[in-house]
Amino acid sequence: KRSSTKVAHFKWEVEYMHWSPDCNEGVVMGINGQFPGPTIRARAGDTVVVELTNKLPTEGVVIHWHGIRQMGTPWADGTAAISQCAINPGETFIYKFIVDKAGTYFYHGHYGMQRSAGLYGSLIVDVAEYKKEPFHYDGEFNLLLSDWWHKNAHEQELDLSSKPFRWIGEPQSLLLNGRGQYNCSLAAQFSNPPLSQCKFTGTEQCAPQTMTVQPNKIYRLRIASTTALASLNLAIGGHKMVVVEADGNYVEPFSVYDMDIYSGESYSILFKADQNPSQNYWISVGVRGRKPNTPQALTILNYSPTSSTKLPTSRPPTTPLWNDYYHSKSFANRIKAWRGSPKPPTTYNRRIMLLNTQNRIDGFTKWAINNISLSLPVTPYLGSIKYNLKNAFANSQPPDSFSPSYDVMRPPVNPNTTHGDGIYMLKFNSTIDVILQNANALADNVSEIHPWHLHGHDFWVLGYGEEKFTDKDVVKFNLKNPPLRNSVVIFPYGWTALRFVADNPGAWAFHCHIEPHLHMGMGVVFAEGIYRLKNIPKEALTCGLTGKMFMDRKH
Ligand SMILES: O=C1O[C@H]([C@@H](O)CO)C(O)=C1O
Repeated sequence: KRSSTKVAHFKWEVEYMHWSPDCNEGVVMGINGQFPGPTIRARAGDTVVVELTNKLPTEGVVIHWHGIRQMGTPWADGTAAISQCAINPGETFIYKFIVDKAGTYFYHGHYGMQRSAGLYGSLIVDVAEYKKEPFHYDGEFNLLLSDWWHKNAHEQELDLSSKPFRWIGEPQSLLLNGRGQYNCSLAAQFSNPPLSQCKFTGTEQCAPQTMTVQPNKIYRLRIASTTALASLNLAIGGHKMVVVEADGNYVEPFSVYDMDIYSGESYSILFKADQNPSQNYWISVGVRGRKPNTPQALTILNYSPTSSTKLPTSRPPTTPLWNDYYHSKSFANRIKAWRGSPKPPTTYNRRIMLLNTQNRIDGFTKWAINNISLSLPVTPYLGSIKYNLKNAFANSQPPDSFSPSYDVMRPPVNPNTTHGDGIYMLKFNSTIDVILQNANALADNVSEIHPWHLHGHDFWVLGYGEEKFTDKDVVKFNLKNPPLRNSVVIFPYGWTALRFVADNPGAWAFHCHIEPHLHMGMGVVFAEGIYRLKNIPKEALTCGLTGKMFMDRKH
């Protein structure tokens, strides 16, 4: 039988709301009165239409559909100043795109610090009608992970843009499906420092969502992280997890007892409810990669018919030490493409080496790529390239590499950098290798984790390595079964190599998914094949030079 595709139509209003995500009242950016926003559920091949009305009184908004490649619809990618103009207060923009590949995705604001403000939700694509997943399960759960600060996103943004620099610090809470507990713990008897026991009626905005399972059944847990900062580790007390999907691509199944999840990544795991059914179990999520100062997020895996309010008697799983990078790397290296996945081209046309450094501009703290800190222009690249508007952005491309004598193990000798809005123009259908090179930050003996996310494409992760990448490292590339993903991390003082085909006409952000880092300039933009696009909706481009152009042409 042939499957019939549908249109999934949504009308959304984005607005600020008083909310208590972690039992402490603050302000969140919600959608239709919900936080997190509504879950979109569609089948592979369906068209998703979201009519988005901006009800924020005085600021623009856009939404990025993270992991959806937007083949042929680059104006629906939801990146302010790259794929579209921010939607003004009171205005409605129609996002219309096809979800072509089953998997676990999410959406989030892509303007300023609107992700930190809580603008996000889940997007789940089921296999097409009459198609089957390549694994069996009896039920499924969805877990959207995020981090939450008590300081609002506007103050965070100002702090990051201040001289002297004010770092936003570690989050106050981690949220599971938008729910966390700041001033109490579900596992008070095990908490250190001591916290009081949380008591919930279940109707509180911060009450945990428990997951109820039937003994001996198999469940799929969909996990996605939209954190602004935190790298996370998830475990289900006493249960083995089999990883089967990463970023909307199947992976060769492998089992673990805990897993790392960086901002921008999504996974599916399968677990069997094979433990003693008279008990309940902890699902715990803790911080990795940065010295933590945030309690674990907890919820309960409840075995039917045991009461869901019965607390597990054991201690929640211990999150691996934040700086146990050996553990992180062994997890990362176990992720391999599923047998049926497309293979990468065996050679590349262009290699772009991207050096990641922390820098300064006139005393402001920045991040830079090949010594340029990204600052976005007024006119979205998609429009200024399509209409060949001069002076919309720098006309020279940023460099394809950095000085071979740069010492990645030491703080920068000259920490100063410059702003830039130049972008990489890629030949349509060419194969691009990117080597992301990590380095020492401004302080001695500090190099941080950065999860990089590419818009508009999946890439093959060819490998990870230590210290400075050299040509000799090419022999270590995995061309046999590299996983296809849209997000990948660089480890401290290490490099990560990836390959993709520039086959999707558009202008695409490629950036560190840590929101404050992107805000501080940690990203680049790739553009390819824009001349091939026929009709870009004018509503996407009615600002800046394209806005003027449309106004000048009297219709
Ligand atoms: O961008 C960052 O700034 C701080 C620190 O480097 C300076 O305060 C930090 O931990 C970051 O990730």
